[in-house]
Amino acid sequence: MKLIIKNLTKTYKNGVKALDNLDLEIGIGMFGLLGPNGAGKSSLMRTIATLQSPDSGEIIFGDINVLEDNMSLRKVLGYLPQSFGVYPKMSAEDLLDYFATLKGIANKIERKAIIKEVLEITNLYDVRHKNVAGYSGGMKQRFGIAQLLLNNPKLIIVDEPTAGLDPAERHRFLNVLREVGTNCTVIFSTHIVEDVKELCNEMAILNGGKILKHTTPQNATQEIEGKIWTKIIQKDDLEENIKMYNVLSRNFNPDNTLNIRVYSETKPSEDFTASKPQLDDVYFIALKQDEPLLTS
Ligand SMILES: Nc1ncnc2c1ncn2[C@@H]1O[C@H](COP(=O)(O)OP(=O)(O)OP(=O)(O)O)[C@@H](O)[C@H]1O
Repeated sequence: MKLIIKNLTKTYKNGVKALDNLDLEIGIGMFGLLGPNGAGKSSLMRTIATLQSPDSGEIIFGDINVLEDNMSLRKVLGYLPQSFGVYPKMSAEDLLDYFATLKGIANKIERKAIIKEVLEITNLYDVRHKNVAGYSGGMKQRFGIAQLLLNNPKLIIVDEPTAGLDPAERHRFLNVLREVGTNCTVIFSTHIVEDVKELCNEMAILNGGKILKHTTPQNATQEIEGKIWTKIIQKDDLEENIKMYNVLSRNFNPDNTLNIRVYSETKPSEDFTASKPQLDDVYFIALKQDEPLLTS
């Protein structure tokens, strides 16, 4: 099922335009929504999840007109917000049983079967008797996925789920999402470029409430093949290099020099060497190209 978003605009009461005439089409699979803080990712996700209304625009999911028929969308939606709140002192199994009852699964045997299934998918079966309140951050996030899977959703929205997770937990969480995303639409927001690279077959870069780029991680890096250059510079020369070249990013070396990455159609000067494009480069190019628009 396809999610089609047309001309979506959202202005908050304080005058901030969080979504600005946004158009986007998303198919089955893992879709990564990448953008800096304040780009509008949560606003877009909350609007698709029918938790807030836009000023104008249209959202269609399959044959559901989302803004006119919130309830139909909610039946096929699984949503994991940025912060899921405080969990009661209940075991994962009991809490899932409670959520499943709320979601209308009245038959006890049916509930038991689906709870077992979601606990297995999220790798929480062995810890099903433990209190969710005592789970680690990563386990809580996986529990968040377990609860949203209870109604077999066709559209899954997860808002910055890896923020604050340690590398091992993040890896486990991404594996769970990967499994879940094989036969439904999963929209996943993050400001961690690596998450998108590892996980998503499609991606969009969002900033200022607009989609700057809609692509695949592979195409995005291929497009800039041969256009990324690096050079080691002294720290004091950074300003000058920024004036002369299109500097995308810089990294400190242990000897206090800097490695700069530059975007240029041709070799900027003899002391640069060609570098394999990274998804980070794509992200920084998109944001940089958007800068004049934001400041004008
Ligand atoms: N309820 C609200 N009232 C007023 N302004 C809001 C509200 N929610 C978000 N904003 C503003 O709208 C803009 C977009 O915010 P949003 O939370 O959608 O971005 P985001 O990309 O999810 O950022 P983050 O990664 O920081 O969560 C920001 O300028 C934010 O301050």
